[in-house]
Amino acid sequence: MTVVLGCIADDFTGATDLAGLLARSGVRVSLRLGVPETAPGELELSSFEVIALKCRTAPIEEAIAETEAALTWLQAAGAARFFWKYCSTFDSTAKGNIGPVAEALMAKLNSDQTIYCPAFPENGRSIFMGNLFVGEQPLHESPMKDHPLTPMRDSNLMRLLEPQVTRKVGLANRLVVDQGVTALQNRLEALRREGVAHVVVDAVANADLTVIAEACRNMPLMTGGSAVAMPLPALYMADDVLSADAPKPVRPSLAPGQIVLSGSCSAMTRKQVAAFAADANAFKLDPLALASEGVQAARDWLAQQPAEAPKIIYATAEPAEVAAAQDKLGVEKAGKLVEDALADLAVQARDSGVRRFVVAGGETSGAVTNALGVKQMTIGPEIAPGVPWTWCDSAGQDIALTLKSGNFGQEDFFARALEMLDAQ
Ligand SMILES: Nc1ncnc2c1ncn2[C@@H]1O[C@H](COP(=O)(O)OP(=O)(O)O)[C@@H](O)[C@H]1O
Ligand SMILES: O=C(O)[C@@H](O)C(=O)COP(=O)(O)O
Repeated sequence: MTVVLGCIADDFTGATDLAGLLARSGVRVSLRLGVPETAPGELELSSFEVIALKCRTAPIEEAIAETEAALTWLQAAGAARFFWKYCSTFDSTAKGNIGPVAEALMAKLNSDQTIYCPAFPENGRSIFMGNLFVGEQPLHESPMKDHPLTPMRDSNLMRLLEPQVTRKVGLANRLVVDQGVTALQNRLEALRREGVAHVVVDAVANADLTVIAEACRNMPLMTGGSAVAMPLPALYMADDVLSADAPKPVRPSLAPGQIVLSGSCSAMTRKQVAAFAADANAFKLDPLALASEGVQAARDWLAQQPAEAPKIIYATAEPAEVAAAQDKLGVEKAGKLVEDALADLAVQARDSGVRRFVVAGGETSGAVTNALGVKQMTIGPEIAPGVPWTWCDSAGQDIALTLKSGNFGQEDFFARALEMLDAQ
């Protein structure tokens, strides 16, 4: 199997989002969690290989080292084009990691230009004149301004990127994209001649993404949210470098045990938790109680629950509550206490017969999935744009796992996801 595109995602929800959108076209997509220890030659490869990392908020050097290792593995697998996937809300700290990782990958690939396009119109993310919008709000006015780890306080992607990179940043705006593939390629070439290595590209609709993907499909490195990668399979098929070859994923038979675990405090998750908790058995984790008393109370609660009962364990809280916990514990410690607790409880749930897992939050998903020992995911049906069910192995058990990113999904997402499994 020729690997047509090697993809690296900076978190696990982002990786399932990307793999799900690529799989829409019927091509074979492999999603691997972490850089595989096995050499690619010993594995069955897919046309689209996605490696999920948990490096969105890692120290820069760590993020670079991990993504470079992923690149090396993908190159050994035969990939010659690469995609760096980050969040559709450009989640990053003041220093990185979007720009530094892109620059490091470009250096390895001898590439002098890449594009930045986090737009995801189906989920309300659009870019106009370099400014990112979430629905009708500029990013910095959206609920992303209160994110526990990466509060986004500016909407201008060039301004966000500039301090993260050493080379020049520029813009290919919507007026250029609207003129089509050749106009965009000419604009990129003109910027290249001016020494612009990092080009933010506007997109407000899927049609813009098709133009951008067509213009950039043979760049050594493209970067963006998942949606700009979505047209690539069809374009590579038209180029005759790929055929639609994916076997339809077979859902393993699953016992009815279920659980929802949420460490996301995003606005949409808060609504989803409230909607599900109204009719399910619910346990709320408090980072301050976790710091002083540990996770035993939650373990005891979970041990009382029948595996098949609808249930949710969540740390999801309003911004003021999150800020209060962070003031007392520090941002990192508060986050880690919650992630570690949910990871621990996921393992307890699996060991007591739960096989259907709905997890909300990118960092949370990384912690839970690692604790469950999942190494590879098969992409199943999409529950909401960018959120597929996946089938995986956890300690020898077939499980269904969906990783919902903070602001994705409908208000009834949790119930809808679980009902969908029974309808399969
Ligand atoms: N009540 C809380 N107080 C402080 N931090 C929290 C709380 N609940 C969750 N967190 C942390 O907030 C972070 C949320 O990030 P993430 O899981 O990526 O969600 P999202 O997908 O919404 O960005 C995690 O590190 C989580 O542990
Ligand atoms: O691009 C997106 O918005 C998602 O794929 C994603 O990366 C979301 O991250 P979290 O909100 O941290 O789950």
